[in-house]
Amino acid sequence: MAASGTNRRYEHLVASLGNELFEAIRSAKILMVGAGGIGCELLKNLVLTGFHDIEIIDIDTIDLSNLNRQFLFQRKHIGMPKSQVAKESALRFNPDANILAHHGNIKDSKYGPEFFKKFTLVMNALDNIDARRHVNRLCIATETPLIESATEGYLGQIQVIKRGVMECYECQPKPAPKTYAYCTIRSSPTKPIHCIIWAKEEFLTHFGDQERVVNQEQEEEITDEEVKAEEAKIEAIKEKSFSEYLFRKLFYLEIYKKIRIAQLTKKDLWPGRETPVPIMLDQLHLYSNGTNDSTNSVESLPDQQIMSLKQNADLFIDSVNRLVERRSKTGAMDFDKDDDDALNFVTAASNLRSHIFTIPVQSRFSIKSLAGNIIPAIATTNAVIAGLIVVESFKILRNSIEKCRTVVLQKKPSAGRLLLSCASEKPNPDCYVCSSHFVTLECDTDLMTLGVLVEGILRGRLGMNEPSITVDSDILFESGEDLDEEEVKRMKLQSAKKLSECRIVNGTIIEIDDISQNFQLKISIVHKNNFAEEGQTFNIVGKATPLPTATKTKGEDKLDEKAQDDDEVMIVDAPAVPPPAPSKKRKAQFEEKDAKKSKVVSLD
Ligand SMILES: Nc1ncnc2c1ncn2[C@@H]1O[C@H](COP(=O)(O)OP(=O)(O)OP(=O)(O)O)[C@@H](O)[C@H]1O
Ligand SMILES: [Zn+2]
Repeated sequence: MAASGTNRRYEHLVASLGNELFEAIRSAKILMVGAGGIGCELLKNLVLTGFHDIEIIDIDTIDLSNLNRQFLFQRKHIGMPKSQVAKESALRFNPDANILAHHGNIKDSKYGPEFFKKFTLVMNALDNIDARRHVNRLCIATETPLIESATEGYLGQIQVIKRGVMECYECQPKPAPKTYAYCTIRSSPTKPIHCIIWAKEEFLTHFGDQERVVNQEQEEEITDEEVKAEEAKIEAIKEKSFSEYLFRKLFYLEIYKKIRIAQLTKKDLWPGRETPVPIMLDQLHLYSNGTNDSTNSVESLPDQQIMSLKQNADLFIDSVNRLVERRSKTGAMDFDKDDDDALNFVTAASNLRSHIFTIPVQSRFSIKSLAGNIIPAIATTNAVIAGLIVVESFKILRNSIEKCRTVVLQKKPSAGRLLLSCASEKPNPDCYVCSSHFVTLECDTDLMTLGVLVEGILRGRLGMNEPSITVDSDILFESGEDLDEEEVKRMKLQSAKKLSECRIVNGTIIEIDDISQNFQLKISIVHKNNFAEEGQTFNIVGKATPLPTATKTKGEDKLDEKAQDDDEVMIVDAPAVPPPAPSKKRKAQFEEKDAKKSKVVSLD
């Protein structure tokens, strides 16, 4: 018996859990995905509960902002991989544990089905829907039980997922992503958030992965000699100084062009508002500095100060210089709110744009929270949720998965309880991930390109990672790390073609295969060119994430933002976590079932 003789540290566990469960815990092989807020608490729980064989993976390195709640990390660890430091700190709680740390992205193909098959149980401690969907698919494909979790402020939720037994992460549609009208972002911003989104787009356009940029702006054609002359002047600076060139392009030329378009077409592009004022880099001293001294109190921290126009301009030039150098060394970057250069770029660019459109400028602190989609994190909530994950894992290890419960942590008690629990739902027979593997796509096959199908729909909406597309046994599109240069070029050309040019027309059934997720899906195409809502270009009939709507979602309340429906809608960001609070209907179900039969969080 594992606990006898050699290790007295487990005696109390054997006494409280019983031999059988303790043995199951000792021999289970656990994968923990994410070593952040929930992950740190969970890893500590796992090693203290006697779990022996644990692999952890996290993509990130430790940031100062993690230290208030991710207690396995200290100041001296800043910049080091979370997975490695979490492992070392957890081993101090129990040196007997066998922990393997991976510093990487769970979506990487080396963590595919073969990797997942090794585990008895997977525990998610993630912060984004994209990675959650990916892990869900691999657990469905390999029939590995998964415990999913999320927290947001005081709210939290855990859910157990097992193919064929209970619903998967994608059985119920997720809330629609926040949306903004495309033209508001590109041409007529009215609020700081519009400028921040624009700045993030610009960051990705200049420093991100070009292949993945879907919302590339179509440059407006304008045959105006004055504009052409300005363009030529600015283009000439490009080789000498990219940062100056980019400044003049974004904050002078593009605005100047829009003003000329308005003049030439006699259209009022900014009805009821002031015409934007382009910024001239050489004449910054002529502008009023855009700040009001009373906005900066003496005590406010540097990050909370409102910068002057000159300070924003300097910050922009400096961040671009640094980013250009980094790009030449390390290649394309993703926007990361904890990356100083990236955040400085977005702060400066968004403030400069705000200045142009007479929108109040913001502190770096407030831009960070909006650009990074920051949701409040509370250590206690993470601790409660991490504890519940272990409780549910016991039921799985006792081969009583049917006893597992979905548990919701609420902000205020209802019926005297902060925790509501409910038996897990059965798999949804229409779920395209765990049941039907079939959806219908309505789109205009003469307008939609294969590129939009791949990026916007297969990756963006249907959560795929490396999709390939087959029609009647012909492979139309492939993706993945193993493509050679020639194939990548061919796929790029292929992506620009319209669906109808690729023989995808009304009635075609296309087959999608994603080896990295071991996931297959059939899509039935319905050609349609009259969509009820203007700007809408496709519709997925099935249980995919619903189309963005103009109605307010929870996150949008905070931003006080509504998409205007007279324009093409831009999908900005998926919410960071699934909604921890259940819908009213679901809550009613919880309460009803709870009152009838649940012992909140039972150990059996
Ligand atoms: N695709 C992924 N592969 C591996 N780890 C991931 C992936 N996506 C997210 N993670 C990790 O999941 C963890 C989630 O933790 P948490 O929600 O506390 O977020 P955080 O990034 O640490 O905090 P904050 O967002 O507040 O800065 C993070 O450490 C993050 O790096
Ligand atoms: Zn499902």
